[in-house]
Amino acid sequence: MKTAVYRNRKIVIDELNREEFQSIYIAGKRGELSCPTCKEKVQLYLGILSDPHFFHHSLPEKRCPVPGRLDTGLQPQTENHYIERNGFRIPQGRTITEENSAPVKFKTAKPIEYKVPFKQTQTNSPGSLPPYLQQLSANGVILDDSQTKAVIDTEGPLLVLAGAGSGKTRVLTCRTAFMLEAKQIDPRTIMLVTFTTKAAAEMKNRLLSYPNMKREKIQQLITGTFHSIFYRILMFHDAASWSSDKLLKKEWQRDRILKEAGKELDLSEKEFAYDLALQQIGLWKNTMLLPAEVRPASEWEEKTAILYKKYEDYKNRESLFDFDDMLIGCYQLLKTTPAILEYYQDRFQYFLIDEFQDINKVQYELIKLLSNKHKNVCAVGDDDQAIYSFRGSDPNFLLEFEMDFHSSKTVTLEQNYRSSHEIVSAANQVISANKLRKAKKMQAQFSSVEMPLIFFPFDEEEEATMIVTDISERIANGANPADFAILYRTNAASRAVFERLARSNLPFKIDMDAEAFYDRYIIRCALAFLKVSLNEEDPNSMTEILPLLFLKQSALKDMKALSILQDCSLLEALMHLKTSHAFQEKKLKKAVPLIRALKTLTPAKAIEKIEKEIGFLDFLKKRGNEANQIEKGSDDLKDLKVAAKSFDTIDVFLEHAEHMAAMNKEIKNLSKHFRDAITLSTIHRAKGLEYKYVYLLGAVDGSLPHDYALETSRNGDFSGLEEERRLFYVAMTRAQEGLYLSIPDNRRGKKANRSRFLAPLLKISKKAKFQ
Ligand SMILES: Nc1ncnc2c1ncn2[C@@H]1O[C@H](COP(=O)(O)OP(=O)(O)OP(=O)(O)O)[C@@H](O)[C@H]1O
Repeated sequence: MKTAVYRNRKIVIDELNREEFQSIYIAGKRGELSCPTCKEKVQLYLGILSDPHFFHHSLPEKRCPVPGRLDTGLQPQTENHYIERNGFRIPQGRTITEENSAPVKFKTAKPIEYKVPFKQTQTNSPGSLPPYLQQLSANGVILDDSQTKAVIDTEGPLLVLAGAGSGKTRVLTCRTAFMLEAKQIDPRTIMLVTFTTKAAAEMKNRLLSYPNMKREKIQQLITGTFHSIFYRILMFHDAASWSSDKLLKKEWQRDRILKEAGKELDLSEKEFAYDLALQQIGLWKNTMLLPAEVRPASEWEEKTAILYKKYEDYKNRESLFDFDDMLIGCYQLLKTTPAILEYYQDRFQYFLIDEFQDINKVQYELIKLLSNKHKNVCAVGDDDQAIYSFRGSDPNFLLEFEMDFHSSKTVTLEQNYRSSHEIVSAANQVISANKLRKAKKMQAQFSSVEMPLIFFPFDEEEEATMIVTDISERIANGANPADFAILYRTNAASRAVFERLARSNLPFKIDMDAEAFYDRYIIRCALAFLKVSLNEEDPNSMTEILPLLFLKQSALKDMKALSILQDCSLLEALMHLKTSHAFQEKKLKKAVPLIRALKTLTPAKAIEKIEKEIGFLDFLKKRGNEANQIEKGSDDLKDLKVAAKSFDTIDVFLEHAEHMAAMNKEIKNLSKHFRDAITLSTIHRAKGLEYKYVYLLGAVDGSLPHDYALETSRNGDFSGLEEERRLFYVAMTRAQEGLYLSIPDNRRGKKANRSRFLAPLLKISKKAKFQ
């Protein structure tokens, strides 16, 4: 049904402006839409699989005949909407430019066609298996030929180049079991390194389920992350220096040291991106660059390098250490104490390393050092899934494995057991555009009736609505909420979808350490302006905005005194504040009426005013190094404007923000108890995981690839773009049966261009018939 009645007017979907869909959808949810024929309440369907239409609530769904215009007794929307101005007929409530262009049509979701037809491949030949693998196979742990090779070839260096979903975990666990059972290797000589502690625990659990695996033996294996294993070594040799109370566990602890050091350089907290500096220092440390060895490439790096030196000096003075020091410390211990090195070279005879593509220099050097005697290193990784270069990881260690580990063999795992042929073909198409990679083509084991789809929401709000509609429908039809993952490039991008899910009754979980959107520093500051506008005596919000007015926190005390002396509000006290700059005083005098007037505006307009007229953007620019930030403050403001668009008044918007920040905390607490819940996650966090249905948000340039990679590619450095493409690939290959890529027409309030990574897929789809 294409027609409904809204506020006594007939509305026809095809005549609506594209950006009105979301508000009509919300009106339907509020019960404000009705059927022109039977007058019952209707809602707007805004999903992925069908085009928008109005529907009745009744089950089975009622289908009313659409009345002619006169039958309803109502005026159609178009005739109601024009007014006469200067002799022109102008649409009421809309701008001329909007109406001059024909209403943008809703674009139906497009299937991604594939070039190569599905062919079932013969994967295993059980007859020729060693007895223990036959036993495993009889227990349902089947290995294909390449996996078998990777399992039984236990001596010498081996690189297992494993495509996505090719069973890396299965190979690693079977290889360990094979070494223990078939080769009777002492578990204490085997080191199994995983990317996360959780992965190590899962592997041990899986091992326990294999035939003849004894708990005592498994417990003797040296398993864990690089950090946990090498920390144990340090503790064994020098427990006093490395005791855990000296560890800088939390980011805020390191942040505080850096900020203290920054004071000596007069680097204001508000003008210098300390979070990035901390990341950069970690990167230098992981690439084994000591402060004296750093060659800064920019003014910002120069300052960061000075902070690096001060940070290290402070730690040494106070006998503290951070996580990166564990690896560097262990390397130094082994390098400088030949007896200890020899002891461990004899002790560790077999190395199994998962996620080898994300290894960094210090980790690599440690493994080279320790394995130098026995040389039994099995490195398992996928260069196409290297996504941590910002932390110092370097896929070249995988690509150049053969050079460092002479006479090494390589086994390539290309069978993909996770995803349908349709998804695998699309992912192959995308990743093959990367130049720096080992060529491999994944082959799927099954074909699905569902084609991967590209869909085209108007903006982030509609994107969230369409996805949540789709998930709700599938859950209503029997799917488990745990089957679904919604993936995004940066945490900030999850705002709309979080809000939509929070208002639904669907269970969902999000990363524990992802800061709630409304708790982000920049967002809090922007909202503080709105709060001060409503309440001129609000000291907490005033505290938040002082730095944005380039005032120190001590100004608040003066303002409080001034407000008593001058008998004025705290806000108005700004007008009487004496600073050492006449120019600044003039600016403050101007700011007061501007802030005061915000309350008369819609939230979206008010934020625009804060941004442009009150100087928020200037502040952000001064904050430093914006171009390199993964999550830029100015982007936060744009996101906030999109969120604000759905609200008419500031108080309702502020209430919503407060509610959502509280919900965020609640969901995080509840998540621990949810077993069956929809996953909201960054792509980075979804690495190694799999879901039946995956939705990827914002497949547009600027989001994926991220702006920073586009920026560096303009200067001729394409490594960032290649890493972004790998992220895209990781996201696609998490899906088993359904993959839905979203290309919003608008992002952060501006027209968006579809992600350049989609080009090979759209070329194929052009030939396909649209559904
Ligand atoms: N030989 C096999 N036959 C059938 N299923 C298999 C086989 N090997 C692995 N699988 C299944 O394939 C899926 C993917 O395996 P796994 O998660 O180990 O892949 P992966 O290589 O670690 O993936 P990624 O690198 O993309 O995270 C799992 O569900 C696993 O049980």
